Amino acid sequence: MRRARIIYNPTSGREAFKKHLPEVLEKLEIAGYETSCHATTCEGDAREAALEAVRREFDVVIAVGGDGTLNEVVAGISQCDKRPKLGLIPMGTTNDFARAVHIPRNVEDALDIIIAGDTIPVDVGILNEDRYFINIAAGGRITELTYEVPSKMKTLLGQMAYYLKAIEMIPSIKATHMRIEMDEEVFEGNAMMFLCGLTNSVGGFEKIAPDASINDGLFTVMILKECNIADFIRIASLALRGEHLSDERLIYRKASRVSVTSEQEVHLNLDGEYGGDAPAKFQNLKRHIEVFAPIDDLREIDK
Ligand SMILES: Nc1ncnc2c1ncn2[C@@H]1O[C@H](COP(=O)(O)OP(=O)(O)OP(=O)(O)O)[C@@H](O)[C@H]1O
Repeated sequence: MRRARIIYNPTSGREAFKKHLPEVLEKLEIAGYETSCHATTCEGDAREAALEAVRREFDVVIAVGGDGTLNEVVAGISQCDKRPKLGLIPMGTTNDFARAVHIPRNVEDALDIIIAGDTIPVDVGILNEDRYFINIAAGGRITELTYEVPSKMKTLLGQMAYYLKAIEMIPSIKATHMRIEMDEEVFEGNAMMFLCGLTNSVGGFEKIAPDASINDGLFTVMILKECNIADFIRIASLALRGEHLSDERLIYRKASRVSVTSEQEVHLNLDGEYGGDAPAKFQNLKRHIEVFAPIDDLREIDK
């Protein structure tokens, strides 16, 4: 019998997962999985639990929570040589990665995808050889937004909490002088932000990197050069519609290795959480993890 380990954040998704747990366990049992669970208690716990699941040779690890929990589970399994397959039941506010691989935000439907058993290989990003991300790495003042929103506010307001925080932060957004190497190319100058994306979805903006492939071994790198606040807002609203790519203030490239240095302080954002400060070396680990996903919906992705 195959063995599955569920790692869930009991506080995410308005604490809704617990009531689904008996039905989830029963369905997995019927599908041929002997399943056990771990409820996370604090930051970092999902990473340890995932690492422990690898040591105990589980065939499948199922991450239940938001992008933060998913990031920790990915970090736990990515550092191992023999990696279990990864299932995902999204319960967070934004669920960028789940959107990118077409996993619905409904417990039963997401579980059905795991039970159907199809997987796709996905790229994983690694920062400075010891931190991992599956969706995005970023830097620049505005990218601090995601971890400055208190989780109580997210529970109460959902996505609106991020919009309100963005409005509050706008006056403090400023450019930082950075040197960014993208494979052979170098940008040096003042930038509002940079993004190093693995998927097409960032902060719920699903058209921000329209040509991103989740398993081509390349990051989509975006650098927004220094601009005034009015232009910043204009480019952000173009990005909502996927019409930002031709803007002259935006550098848009593909690269498998990216490094960022600055004489100023640059906080890094990894999958929405604070991930330390620059200098940063990002590397794309091509097709590092197998993720359960609805492959019929993802035909355009090279399997
Ligand atoms: N029992 C817990 N109590 C408080 N915090 C926890 C607990 N378990 C995990 N965490 C922390 O909460 C962080 C955020 O959780 P998660 O991403 O699952 O949910 P979310 O904040 O609701 O979703 P999103 O990030 O999509 O808005 C995790 O990165 C983890 O560090």
